[in-house]
Amino acid sequence: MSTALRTRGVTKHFGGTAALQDVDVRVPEHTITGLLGRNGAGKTTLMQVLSGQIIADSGTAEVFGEHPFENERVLRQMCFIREGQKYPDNFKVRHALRAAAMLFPRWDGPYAEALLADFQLPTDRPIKKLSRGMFSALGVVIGLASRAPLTFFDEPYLGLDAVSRQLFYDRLLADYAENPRTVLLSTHLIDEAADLIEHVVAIDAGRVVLDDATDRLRGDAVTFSGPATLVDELAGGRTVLRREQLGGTARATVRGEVPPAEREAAESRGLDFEPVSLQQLIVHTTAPSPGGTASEGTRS
Ligand SMILES: Nc1ncnc2c1ncn2[C@@H]1O[C@H](COP(=O)(O)OP(=O)(O)OP(=O)(O)O)[C@@H](O)[C@H]1O
Repeated sequence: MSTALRTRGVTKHFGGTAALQDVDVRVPEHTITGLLGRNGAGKTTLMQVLSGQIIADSGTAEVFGEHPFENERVLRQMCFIREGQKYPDNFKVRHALRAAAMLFPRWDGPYAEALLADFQLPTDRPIKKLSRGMFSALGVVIGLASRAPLTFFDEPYLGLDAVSRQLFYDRLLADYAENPRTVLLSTHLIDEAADLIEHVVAIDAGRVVLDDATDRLRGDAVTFSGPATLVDELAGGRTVLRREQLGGTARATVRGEVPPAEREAAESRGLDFEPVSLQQLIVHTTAPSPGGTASEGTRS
């Protein structure tokens, strides 16, 4: 699979804050990639570097093999959707769509109209009078109808209710199946978006902590619970991402697989196994350790 986005050793400081530190990521072309991480992790900064909006202090960023900064050829292939997009004061919804139609070479007008109806957006309403959810929906409509070969959605749906968010996921998935392109989506709603995300980049405190296919990640950890002594016996020698205990019962999430024979033996002795959700995996990987910094794992 070819590479749409690539960074090597990207570091970016804002004053004394290291927003990105030595970031190497590779986003495959024609995937929906989730950019995940806690507040302030560096997601927006990474998207800004990749989309040529800001320049890294050091390291390189490539989009379709070229440097994005002031590169018209690359910029024409991109659409960047974020919360709080600024529009001219007198703009109505239809003006924003008209501007988008001029900006994006692959703009699909009829599809944009259909999306406006889906999200119940009134075309004649001044943008500054839209509700927060409607404002988010406008961004989502533009991002989808742009059909840009590379679309950044930076927390695009903060104002959307659950029904509208589901509509966004459904429309994105359906349209992406018909018009494959590269989508980088930053979100905190990991489990909601988990079915969309084929590739995960997770950052924590400016550093990449995961960069892998979702399927591989899902198979890369397992949770089991039962009598604490048995849990600790099975967890022994493995990287423990999380361990909780209530009375004599414990639950542990460990990296890697438990081979089938070992699992069967553990089950027959009273341990229960459950799959690890993407959200759990990200939380376990990026939650602060007792020492206060993010941990790849602790050993019990
Ligand atoms: N223009 C700026 N000036 C100063 N500090 C900044 C600036 N932009 C980002 N930062 C800092 O860089 C760090 C990373 O911010 P960034 O916005 O990239 O995080 P994020 O992962 O997108 O966060 P969130 O999920 O809360 O939106 C934060 O500590 C933030 O305060």
